[in-house]
Amino acid sequence: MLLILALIAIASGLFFMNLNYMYWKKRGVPGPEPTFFVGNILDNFLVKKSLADLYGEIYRKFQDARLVGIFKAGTPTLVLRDPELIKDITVKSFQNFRDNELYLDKSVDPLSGRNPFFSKGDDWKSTRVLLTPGFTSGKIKWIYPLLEEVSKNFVKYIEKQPETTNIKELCMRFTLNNVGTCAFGLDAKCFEENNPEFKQIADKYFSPVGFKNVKLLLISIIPALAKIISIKFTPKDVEVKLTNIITQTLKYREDNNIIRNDFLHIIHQLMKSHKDFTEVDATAHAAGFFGDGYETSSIAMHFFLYELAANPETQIKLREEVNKAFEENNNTLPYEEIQKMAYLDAAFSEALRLHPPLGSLNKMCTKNYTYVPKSDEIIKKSFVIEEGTPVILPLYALHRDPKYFDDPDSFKPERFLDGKKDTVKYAFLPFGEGPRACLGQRFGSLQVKIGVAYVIKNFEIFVNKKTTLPIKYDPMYFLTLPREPLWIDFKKIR
Ligand code: HEM
Repeated sequence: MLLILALIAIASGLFFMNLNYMYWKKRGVPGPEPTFFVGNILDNFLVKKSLADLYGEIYRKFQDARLVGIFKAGTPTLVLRDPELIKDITVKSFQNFRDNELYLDKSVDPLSGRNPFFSKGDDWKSTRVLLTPGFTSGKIKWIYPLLEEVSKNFVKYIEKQPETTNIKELCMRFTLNNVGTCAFGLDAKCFEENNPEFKQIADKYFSPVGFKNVKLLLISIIPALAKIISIKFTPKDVEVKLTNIITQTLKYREDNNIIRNDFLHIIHQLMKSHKDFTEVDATAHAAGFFGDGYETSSIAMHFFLYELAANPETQIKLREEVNKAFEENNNTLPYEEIQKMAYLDAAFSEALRLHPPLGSLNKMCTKNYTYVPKSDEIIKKSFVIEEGTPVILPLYALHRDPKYFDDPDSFKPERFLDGKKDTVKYAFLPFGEGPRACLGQRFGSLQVKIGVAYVIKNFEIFVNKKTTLPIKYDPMYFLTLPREPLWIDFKKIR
């Protein structure tokens, strides 16, 4: 009897899953045929392709469509292909797509669960309002001397390294030192010690190791699972160490009446002025600055250095601009000057275009939205994008589309010069767009630019032959990272 019931349950499950796979067909939305149970994400599930590559393939296959219907396992999901539609969803109709799809439960993961990236609805809004004053241009300008100090020490550190270096590791030490001083007023000691505490924490926080990796892969493929199986992003020991560092620093400042105009001070003030802002909130947001502050920036910076090493002519042009800026400012690089450096800005944008640290963005429809097709479109009738439908913005694929970027696989900073005329705004969105765009864009961009400017002034850089080319992205990591490290040779300019 039990066996018969089990067979009936399996048969009904199969029946409804197949019926579900008609979801997009019924609405006239084009899309690839799903494979039973995994839908259209088999290659990511089998760790053969990164999500950036997988969505890229789907994006390229449906050239005539503004949006494509796929299935993440059994969940009907949309992949957007059209910049105008992306603008609508991220800006004009933001209220219908307010949340990111990825979800972490605050009670299971008290630190990452409070990060705005994972927060939802009004919770997200109030957190964003509270944290925004910590990221204004005034605040970023104030911390600039700290970044200058770290950059000078970075040059000395590179001088002592072997000529051939794993640049991800190198850039991570740089961004960790920046975050240590700008957020907490602490020296992360990543240039003095081989394995300082901050680096140990960082290695565990994001590193794609062991079971955590499987869990991360699972929530990036099927985010709804995070709710069901209580996934924790922050490992327990990282949570404990970060909490200790932050509470001890806060207490020290309180006891000694120390006021330092940095991110921790802003958090401290919030604790005093807002009854609902608890010590856990303070710790979570300081930890959030730490996590958000070093990894995406070190990924962006290491790809930027790689592209400069691989494109010597661009490297020479950038060095000319950097040298001129230093010469005109008494061998320093003031904040106002770095803002004016058009080639540095263009080359950074171009590196972000080729290798966006977030290869795709997962949004969530939070209120029914009626999609009205254009008259010449492959979709012929309007349909409702239902609340609860995940919507993917395939950044990597958009950034490499020849429709928007001529010769898209080449590194050509010139396309971003002269008012960025070669770019379509919503086809280039390495920091996202709209009210939920990256909160740390100013800080992230500035630390990458100053770090690269100091490197290029002091070293000629070359791709070492240990580097595996062409670059393939790691399917086991949720950010855009090469499968194999990139190796660069540094030659000191005398
Ligand atoms: C080059 C470096 C960086 C890149 C490429 C980057 C990229 C992004 C992207 C694509 C998003 C998602 C936007 C969206 O959903 O539309 C995001 C969100 C976010 N980023 Fe960054 N980021 C960088 C650096 C930073 C830094 C340095 C910080 C903080 C110190 C930071 C804090 C955040 C936060 C808090 C969010 C969530 C915003 C929200 O949902 O309201 N990011 N970032």
